[in-house]
Amino acid sequence: MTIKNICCIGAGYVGGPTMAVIAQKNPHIKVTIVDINAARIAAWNDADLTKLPVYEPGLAAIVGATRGKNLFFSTDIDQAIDAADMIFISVNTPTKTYGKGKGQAADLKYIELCARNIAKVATTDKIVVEKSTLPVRTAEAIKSILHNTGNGINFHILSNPEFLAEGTAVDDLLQPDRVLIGGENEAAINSLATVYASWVPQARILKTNLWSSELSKLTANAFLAQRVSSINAISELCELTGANVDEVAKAIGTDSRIGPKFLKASVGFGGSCFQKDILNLVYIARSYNLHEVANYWEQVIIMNDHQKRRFADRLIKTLYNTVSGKKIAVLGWAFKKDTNDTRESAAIYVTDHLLNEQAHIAVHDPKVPAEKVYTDLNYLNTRTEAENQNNVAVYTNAYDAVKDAHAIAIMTEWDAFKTLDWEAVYSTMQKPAFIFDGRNILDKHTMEAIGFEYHAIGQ
Ligand SMILES: NC(=O)c1ccc[n+]([C@@H]2O[C@H](COP(=O)([O-])OP(=O)(O)OC[C@H]3O[C@@H](n4cnc5c(N)ncnc54)[C@H](O)[C@@H]3O)[C@@H](O)[C@H]2O)c1
Ligand SMILES: O=c1ccn([C@@H]2O[C@H](COP(=O)(O)OP(=O)(O)O[C@H]3O[C@H](CO)[C@@H](O)[C@H](O)[C@H]3O)[C@@H](O)[C@H]2O)c(=O)[nH]1
Repeated sequence: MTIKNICCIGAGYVGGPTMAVIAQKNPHIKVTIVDINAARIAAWNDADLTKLPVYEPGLAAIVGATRGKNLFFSTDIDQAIDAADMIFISVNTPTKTYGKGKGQAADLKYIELCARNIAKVATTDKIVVEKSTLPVRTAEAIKSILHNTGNGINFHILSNPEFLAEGTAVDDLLQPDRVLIGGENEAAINSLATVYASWVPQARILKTNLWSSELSKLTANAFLAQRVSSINAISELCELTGANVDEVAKAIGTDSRIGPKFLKASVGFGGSCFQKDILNLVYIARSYNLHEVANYWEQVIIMNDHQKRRFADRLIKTLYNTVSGKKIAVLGWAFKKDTNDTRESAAIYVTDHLLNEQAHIAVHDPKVPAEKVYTDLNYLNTRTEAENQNNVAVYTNAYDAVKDAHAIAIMTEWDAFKTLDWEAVYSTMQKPAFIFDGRNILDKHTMEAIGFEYHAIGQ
């Protein structure tokens, strides 16, 4: 089937960038992204491209070039579903916060609502594509809902997980290592492959069965997160032995079997995906009674929680065992650089820990607004909203955040932090002036020459 009209349900960090690139590379296809969140759709339609709800380098230019031509953002979900030959489901699949599997299993209610909505309004045959990250065998449930409509419409279900990383989403989409398509119907698989073939070489379009595709997504994230937890585990040993984790990472990464990527020790991984997807993998393994498998992967999360906590503990210990009443500047709130996304950011948990010890926190992030910082802290429910408001200040300027601070905690590796005037920063801080570099972005010798007491991860 030649695809002329695509609908994507879910205008988030995946739906927005992915569909913008598909539209740019397929000018003959009309792409409509729909969402129940009217404010988000309005932001995608904002004439001012700096106000798009997702910040990604290069994204505004692509949206600017395609929006209103063959890329549309709408809240009219039913109309877009019915008009489409191919429907991507790109809604959120968070960890369940209630009932069976609470705290581990993926919450599939949004996925099921989409499937029921498609079943209800479709009047022509559709290819339905799982773009969201889903537990293995979810396609079975979607199939069951769609095939029991009794209205004679044919649905083909494909799994097409997304591997983009935030902050590099546009580059990842333009030059993917691979596009993965899982399915049962060859014609449907080929229709989706043709959409990608507009810019992705055929050799990079992998075709598998549905279940391999679904499971590959969870597995890829588990392997990536495992590398970060592995190097972070070694960072703790480095701190006690005189080894330097960045040197160790370089030394092992030059082994072509290990490879150099994803070996950057840090304050701990964040983001909306790693923790949620590993918890989901753990839950699935347990549900098949594979307890050793579940325990193995769970350790990746345990190690990450430990890394965040020990970063905060090390800061407190170094500041003479108390941060009560002290100003701590938190530089960076996003879970990594070049994104405005803060989901599961290590900064949230480190700040929460320091607030428990009665620190006064001053936050600066180049892309995260003050409201988001407070929302993230309030969501934890550790203390009242008034207490968070009173003990956390958010600054749009890094120099205001660090003024009179006892210590700086670098939480995000924003390039702008590397080029701050560190001599000027030093001159305005309390002495001794401490830096806890949770990203190892600064040079120890330069910082010490200025006068800082500098602590990095794994050094
Ligand atoms: N964020 C990433 O980098 C990334 C990368 C790869 C895969 N994923 C996966 O992609 C999926 C989406 O992630 P995201 O980060 O884009 O989430 P998101 O929360 O940014 O966006 C999801 C959107 O879906 C909308 N939505 C929910 N239910 C809906 C419904 N019934 N009808 C219409 N709209 C609905 C929400 O309002 C929201 O705007 C998740 O499964 C995630 O695991 C995310
Ligand atoms: O060597 C490293 C690499 C990453 N991180 C941290 O790990 C987290 C995740 O980073 P990254 O994977 O780059 O960003 P995500 O946007 O979370 O992307 C991951 O999760 C997505 C959602 O499933 C997948 O699509 C991507 O392939 C996968 O990389 C961030 O806090 C990073 O700072 C490190 O601490 N050290």
